[in-house]
Amino acid sequence: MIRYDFMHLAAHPVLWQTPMCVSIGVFDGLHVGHMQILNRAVTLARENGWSTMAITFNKNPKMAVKAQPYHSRLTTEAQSTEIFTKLGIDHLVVIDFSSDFSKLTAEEFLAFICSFCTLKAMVVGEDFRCGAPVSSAGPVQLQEHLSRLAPGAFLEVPPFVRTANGEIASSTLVRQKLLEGALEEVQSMLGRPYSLDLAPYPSKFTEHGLLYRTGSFIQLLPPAGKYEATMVLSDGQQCKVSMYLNESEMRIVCSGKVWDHSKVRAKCLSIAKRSVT
Ligand SMILES: Cc1cc2nc3c(=O)[nH]c(=O)nc-3n(C[C@H](O)[C@H](O)[C@H](O)COP(=O)(O)O)c2cc1C
Ligand SMILES: Nc1ncnc2c1ncn2[C@@H]1O[C@H](COP(=O)(O)OP(=O)(O)OP(=O)(O)O)[C@@H](O)[C@H]1O
Repeated sequence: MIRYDFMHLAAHPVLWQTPMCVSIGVFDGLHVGHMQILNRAVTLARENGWSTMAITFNKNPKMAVKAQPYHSRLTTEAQSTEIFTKLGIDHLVVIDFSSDFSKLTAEEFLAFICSFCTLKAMVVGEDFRCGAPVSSAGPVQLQEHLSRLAPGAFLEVPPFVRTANGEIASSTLVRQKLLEGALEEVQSMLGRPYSLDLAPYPSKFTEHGLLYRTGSFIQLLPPAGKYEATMVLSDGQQCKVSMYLNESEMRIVCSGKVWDHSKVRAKCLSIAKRSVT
């Protein structure tokens, strides 16, 4: 997968002639709803011999325009890159959602996209919206703009993916469940356990485990408590651990294990569930 900065796309003329199936979104958490959209884009592209492009943002536009309260991210850039690559996305375009960018109308935004590739199809969800508020477009207006800007290109809008309770899976719902400590519900919406990237070295090795400062995490953390988790080391080794979280510290304890300080290089922590204490 090749990664581009939206503002520098003009420097890649090879894309102009590339037939492309495009999907746009924040994709924070990459939950089952996102997977459906992206899998459909990949399938359409493979069936027709096109390439796939996911267009995303360095900051959440809904948070930037204050349509949503600020929250830390669910996925790091490294995690998202790994997942987009595994899904088969060929081109990942990242938009710096600056104040200038936030003034673009939906039509101007789509015209940009059509100018840097040969747009064949677009896949977005039912609640997709883009463009500055006064002129924002959902799927209906998007299709109208497309018929003018890229004649022959079509829009697909797969139906919402819902949870077992019938709720629409969304990054907002994942954040809400995570903040409630409902890690099993989070896992079923993500289709994988919630995973925190760990710095290779903790802030302290103690006889009671590895200590990390909560302030060092860029990802959203669950509430204080004890959790069952799996720690993955950079050499691929996995270890079942207990994770104790309070406001300021996270302690990772692998029972019966004495950590070899010279060898332990942490990679990530997959959190399975909150322990009942
Ligand atoms: C050029 C541009 C593209 C945008 N793309 C997205 C997007 O892909 N996903 C998203 O959640 N918001 C996106 N936004 C932000 C929404 O369009 C924004 O929340 C909008 O104000 C919603 O309009 P509404 O008032 O009709 O809900 C984008 C904004 C702009 C200016
Ligand atoms: N449950 C879902 N089913 C199908 N498509 C979805 C679902 N959730 C999001 N999408 C689509 O995925 C794309 C990316 O959406 P976005 O990242 O804004 O997701 P979101 O989960 O709805 O975020 P938020 O909760 O912050 O509004 C959009 O086209 C959106 O319509």
